[in-house]
Amino acid sequence: MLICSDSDGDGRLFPPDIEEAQPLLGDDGFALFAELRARVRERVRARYGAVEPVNSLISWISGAGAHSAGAATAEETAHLRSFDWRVDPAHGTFAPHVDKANQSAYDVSALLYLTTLGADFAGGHFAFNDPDCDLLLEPQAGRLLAFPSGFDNLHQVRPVRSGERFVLSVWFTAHGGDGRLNSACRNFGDV
Ligand SMILES: O=C(O)CCC(=O)C(=O)O
Ligand SMILES: [Fe+2]
Repeated sequence: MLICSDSDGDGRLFPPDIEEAQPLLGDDGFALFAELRARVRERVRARYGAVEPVNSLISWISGAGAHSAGAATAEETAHLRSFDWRVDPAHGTFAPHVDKANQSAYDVSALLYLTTLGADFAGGHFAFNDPDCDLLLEPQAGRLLAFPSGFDNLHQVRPVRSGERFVLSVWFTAHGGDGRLNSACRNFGDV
């Protein structure tokens, strides 16, 4: 499925593996994201077994007042918005959500962070909205967060106050799997 669109207003989402992404990423960037997707797939399969990627997106969120010379402008990414990545119209990055509620094929969600909280942006924690309290994780460039996509793992991105937050998201499906992945399988490591 080719999907992408504006996110909730402040960010841009686009798949790194479609033709339209090549001019934005350049040849080296295009090849780099192919390599990163392959590395994410390898790490996720080492932990979760024979899952296969079904979708990937680059998410770029700019905080207030951010002007990054390297970032794609709204004009450059505008044509990408003809695709729609959201199946559930209520789904959003900043609101608490369940990835599997957006796309039922998702079994494992993987997030490879490409910029670092504190150095590149402020705010923008990843939060698991657990029943007792939220668990906040700090994105760091090179860190991979992976977790089962179902209802055990309600989560959100906290507002980005400044700077540029980049992440490569890859969602996997467990063809023929037993589907019994649970929240104990959360993983946070380096790639
Ligand atoms: O960027 C993140 O840390 C999480 C994004 C997310 O939850 C999603 O795209 O479904
Ligand atoms: Fe999500």
